[in-house]
Amino acid sequence: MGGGQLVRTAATFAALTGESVEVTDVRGAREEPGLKRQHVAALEAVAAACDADLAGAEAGSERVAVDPGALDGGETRVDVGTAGSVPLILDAVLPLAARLEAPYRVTVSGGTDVQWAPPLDYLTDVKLPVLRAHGLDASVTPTRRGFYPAGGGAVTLTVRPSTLTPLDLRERGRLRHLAVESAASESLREADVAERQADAAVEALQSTAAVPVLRESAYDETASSGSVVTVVAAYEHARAGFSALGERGTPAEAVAEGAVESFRAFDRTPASADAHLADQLLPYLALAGGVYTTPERTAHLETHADLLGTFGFDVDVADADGVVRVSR
Ligand SMILES: Nc1ncnc2c1ncn2[C@@H]1O[C@H](COP(=O)(O)OP(=O)(O)OP(=O)(O)O)[C@@H](O)[C@H]1O
Repeated sequence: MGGGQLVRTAATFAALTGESVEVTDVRGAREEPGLKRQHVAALEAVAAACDADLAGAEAGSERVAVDPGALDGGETRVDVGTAGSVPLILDAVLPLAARLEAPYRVTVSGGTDVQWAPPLDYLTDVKLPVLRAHGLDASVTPTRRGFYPAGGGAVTLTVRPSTLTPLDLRERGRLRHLAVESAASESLREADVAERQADAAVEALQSTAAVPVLRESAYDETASSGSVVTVVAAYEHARAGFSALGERGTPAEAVAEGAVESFRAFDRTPASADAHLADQLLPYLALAGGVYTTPERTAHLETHADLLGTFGFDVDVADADGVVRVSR
C-alpha cells in the first residue's frame, strides 16, 4: 500500500486522532520495499510529540505500528543519517499544531535540498506563509543546508498549539511580487554559482512579469556540494513556488531557467496552489476545510486524498474550468 507519504500521514493522523494505526506492506511496490531511514525519522519525530509507542520502526521494515499518547509536545532531535529530506519530516510534524497541548520543538538533520522533496526555501517561503495565514503557529530555523549524498544539514522547527482556519484559496488574486532565493555550497563560490542562478532567474522574470522581483543569494558550508534556486510567486491571496536543484554539468543559468519556466507555466493557469502545494495542503484541508485549485491531478494528490479518506477525512478532487478543484 502506497509510498512514504502513507507512512508519514498515518503517523500524523494517529497522533492527531489519538487512534493506533498499523501500516502493512510498507512501500511494497518500490524496488527496495520497506521503510527508508527518512521514513523512520519521520515516525520518530511524530512519536516524540505524543509519547507514541512505535513497533517495526526500522529501516527495511514492511510493517509499522503507531500507538499514540497525549500530544503534549516537548523537545527532541532526529537524525536522518543520510540525505533523506528534512522538509518531508517536518511536513509530518507541522499538522500536529492543530491538536498540540504545548509547544513542540524538533531539530532534524539530513538533506535540506534534495530531489523529489520540497526544498528548504519552498518550506519557509511558500508553504509556511500560506499556512500561517490560516492559523498555523510555527517557525523554522535552518542551521545548515544539506545536499545529496552526504546530507548533514540541520533545521529546527517549533510548532505551537494553533487554531487552523479554513483554507480560503478560491482565487489567487493578482501577482504582487516575485522573489528569487538562490543558495549554493561554499565550494561553488569561486564559480559564482549562487549569484549566477539568481541573476539569470531575475533577468528572465523581469522580462516576463511587470512586478518587483526580489533577489537573495547565499553560500553555506555543506558536507556535499550542491545548489538550489526557488522562484516564489506572491499573489494577493496565495503563494506558489518553483525550485530547481543544481547538477554537475548543468550551467547555473540553465538551472535557473528550469525554475522560471515552471513559474511561467503555472502563471498561465488561474490556479491558486502549485502542483506540489496541492498535495501538501491536504492534511490542513482535512482538518480545517476550505478550497483551492491546482493545474493538474498528480498521483501524489490522488493517493494522498484517498489516504485521508481512509482516516475519515473525505476530500473532494474535481475537474472545474480547466483546473482541478480540491475542497472539503
Ligand atoms: N520541487 C518540489 N517542490 C516542492 N515540493 C516537492 C518538490 N518535489 C517533490 N515535492 C513534494 O515532496 C513530497 C514527496 O513525497 P513522497 O511520498 O514521494 O516521498 P517519499 O517519502 O520519498 O516516498 P517514496 O520513496 O515511497 O516514493 C510530495 O509532497 C511532493 O509534492
